[in-house]
Amino acid sequence: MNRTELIRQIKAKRSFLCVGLDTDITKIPAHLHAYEDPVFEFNRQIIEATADLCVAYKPNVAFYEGAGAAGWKSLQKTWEALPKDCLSIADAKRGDIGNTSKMYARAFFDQRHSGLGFDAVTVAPYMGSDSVRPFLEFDGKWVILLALTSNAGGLDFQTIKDGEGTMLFERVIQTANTWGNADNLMYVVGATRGEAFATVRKHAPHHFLLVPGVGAQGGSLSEVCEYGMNADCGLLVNATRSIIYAADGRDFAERARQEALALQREMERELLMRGII
Ligand SMILES: O=c1ccn([C@@H]2O[C@H](COP(=O)(O)O)[C@@H](O)[C@H]2O)c(=O)[nH]1
Repeated sequence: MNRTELIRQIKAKRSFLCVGLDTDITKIPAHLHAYEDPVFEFNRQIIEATADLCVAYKPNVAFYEGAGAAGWKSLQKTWEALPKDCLSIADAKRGDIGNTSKMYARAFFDQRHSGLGFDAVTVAPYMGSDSVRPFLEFDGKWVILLALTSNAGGLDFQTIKDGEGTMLFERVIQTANTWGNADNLMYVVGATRGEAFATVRKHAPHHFLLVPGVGAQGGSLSEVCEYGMNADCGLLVNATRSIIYAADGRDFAERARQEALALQREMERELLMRGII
């Protein structure tokens, strides 16, 4: 899905919600264990219940890799079940020397080789340009580069200042802007970082930002919008546990829908307030 189409979907659905699919077999409702692939069945019902309310889905690959070959199969079936009007994001946080990154990119982007054809993959910037460029070489795909993450440890390195007073995450954005552009590169900025969005926007006024950290991690959606929204919206705000684990009974999908709906309504208000819709 390209940038124009993503913006069109945001305006049509009045939402910039990304639903995380971090499906932990120990947390899914007991009755789903009767299915051949309980993880996939859980995802299928979550997707069916939320597809009109969100513009992206983000399975975190760790939750599938942990189950070995069966987990990869669940991930593949989940990717196949994602609606075509939603951006599909593999949250894999990859990045290695060039020839290895090329294989990682193939694994998530190239359906002919791997059976997976995600629109976007999260990538770690630590190993630099040759570790990121192989992902950018895939036409029509997105790299979502970690910039300022939502976790407490994100402050261990990412906000260290160099001699000019520039923080590491700013350098990441400045440098990565020379590798890709707003049509193939997004940045991860945690919702827990509030006013840091103003700094991010100084360096990346037009790029989309993937924003995890609302819901279970306590980030503020209104703060993210105040400092981070641009004229095209420019935000994909992810919520995972607060949506998919809203309930653990037979009504889990309906309760997930209610949580997603509450976020979508808040997003609609933000889009209206800023004249984007
Ligand atoms: O800075 C980051 C980068 C990635 N994540 C991932 O997003 C989701 C958040 O899940 P919640 O349940 O909504 O907290 C999860 O997959 C993380 O690995 C992040 O949280 N922060």
